[in-house]
Amino acid sequence: MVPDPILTAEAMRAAERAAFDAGVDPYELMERAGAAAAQIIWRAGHRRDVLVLSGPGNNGGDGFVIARILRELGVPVRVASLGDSRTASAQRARALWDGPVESLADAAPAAQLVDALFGTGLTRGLDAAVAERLGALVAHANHSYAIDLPSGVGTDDGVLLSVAPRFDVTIALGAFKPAHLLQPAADLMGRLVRADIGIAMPRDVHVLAPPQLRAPDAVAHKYSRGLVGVVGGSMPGAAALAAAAAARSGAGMVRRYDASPCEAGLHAIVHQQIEDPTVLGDALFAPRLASVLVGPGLGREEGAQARLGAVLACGRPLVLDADALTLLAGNVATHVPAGSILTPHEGEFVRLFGDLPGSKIDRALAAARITNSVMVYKGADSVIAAPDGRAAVTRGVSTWLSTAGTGDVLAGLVAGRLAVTGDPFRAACEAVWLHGEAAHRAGPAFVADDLLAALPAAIGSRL
Ligand SMILES: NC(=O)C1=CN([C@@H]2O[C@H](COP(=O)(O)OP(=O)(O)OC[C@H]3O[C@@H](n4cnc5c(N)ncnc54)[C@H](O)[C@@H]3O)[C@@H](O)[C@H]2O)[C@H](O)CC1
Ligand SMILES: [K+]
Repeated sequence: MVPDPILTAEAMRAAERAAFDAGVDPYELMERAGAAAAQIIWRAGHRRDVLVLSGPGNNGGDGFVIARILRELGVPVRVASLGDSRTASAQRARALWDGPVESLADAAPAAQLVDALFGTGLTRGLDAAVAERLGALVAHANHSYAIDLPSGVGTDDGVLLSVAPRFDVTIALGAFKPAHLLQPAADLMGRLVRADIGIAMPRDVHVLAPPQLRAPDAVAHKYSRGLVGVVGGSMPGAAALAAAAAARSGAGMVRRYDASPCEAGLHAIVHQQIEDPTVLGDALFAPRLASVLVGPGLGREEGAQARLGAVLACGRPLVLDADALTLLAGNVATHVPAGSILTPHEGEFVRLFGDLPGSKIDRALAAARITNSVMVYKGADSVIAAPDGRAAVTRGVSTWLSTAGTGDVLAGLVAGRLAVTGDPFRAACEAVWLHGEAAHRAGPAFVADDLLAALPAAIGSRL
């Protein structure tokens, strides 16, 4: 599956310029965008009356194209504008609209509201009167559409530059923008669809796509499928969840190394109680270990630091999560072996990397470069970033994942997929997708343990 591209406003303009350089007429792009959006509105709303709000730029131009096409389809359409159209394409689209243009200030509501006020050119929050009018007209409509973006959101980082309403449908033009996927703007999108307008776009930053997984081949055995080591510490419950998730990730075998006696979890998991960090280090030198996870249940007392040190020195592909990340704060740039996978949530990320500039995507990419490792920057919008500039952003993840232990399950899944694939970025993407799919399959109000039961079916759905 070719993943959907995510482009900043500037990257989008660069892609448009490349299309223009290749001979595409700028106005042609506006007609393609408007036609694609009009079709989506027509299929959903048919002949219910429409009010299109048109802004001063090309987003507003899209609005005039949409209005003209819907009117040609017999839809009762009105257009209200903020003022003049300032771009050549928008002026051309406006000239082809043969109906009246009302003023936004006093336009009457309609059953369907189309927001074509601002898109990727928004540079500051909307004037209060405009934001208020937009909110009122959306509230009156029983169906609302944002063209490219809800007016008021920051294209590149998902911040709200001014209060913006929540839409029923957002039609992304050409590519998704970071605002479509990043909080808090992502919550305003409603049903998010992408209208392809036929221009080439880079996909190094993209929406996380369902992975293509493979069943073991006939000669597979537990070691060839990947042996995962899970190093716990003083709190066995978290390590148990992580080990169980690794065991159900598609890997061949899981060994748990705990400091204290731990309850026998899954019989398929081999438990070793090792208190002495030197002995632990020797055990982790096992060449058959395809990945080692440390963090869930590690604890933060002195013994934990020594156990972490043994893991960092073992030379195996590593996944660093939870307490391991807390213990690494201040040393992350020097102590993390290249090629690792780190799985910080927001608080851990800030403790590790401080206040990096830019969007969540920018920050994840910067952290990946600093550590020369893959970053799984978790949240309602998770970003998986690689040192080479690739990034995948999650979409539509269940909010029920905000419950204890789901991070331990994810960490185990990441270690398991790393053992299977040997490719940190691919493993992180597969694990995050499987984690989200298991959550959807577990239904509402699940606990972390329920995700484990849903993992085999989640994997089966991608074979
Ligand atoms: N993706 C594509 O290939 C295509 C996208 N199209 C549409 O074009 C807009 C981007 O158009 P642009 O003219 O750059 O920006 P906007 O239409 O968003 O408006 C910018 C316009 O508004 C002024 N402005 C900015 N902030 C404010 C504010 N807070 N209050 C008042 N005025 C403001 C700014 O000065 C500019 O004049 C994209 O989103 C798509 O909808 C193409 O039509 C088709 C190809
Ligand atoms: K808009």
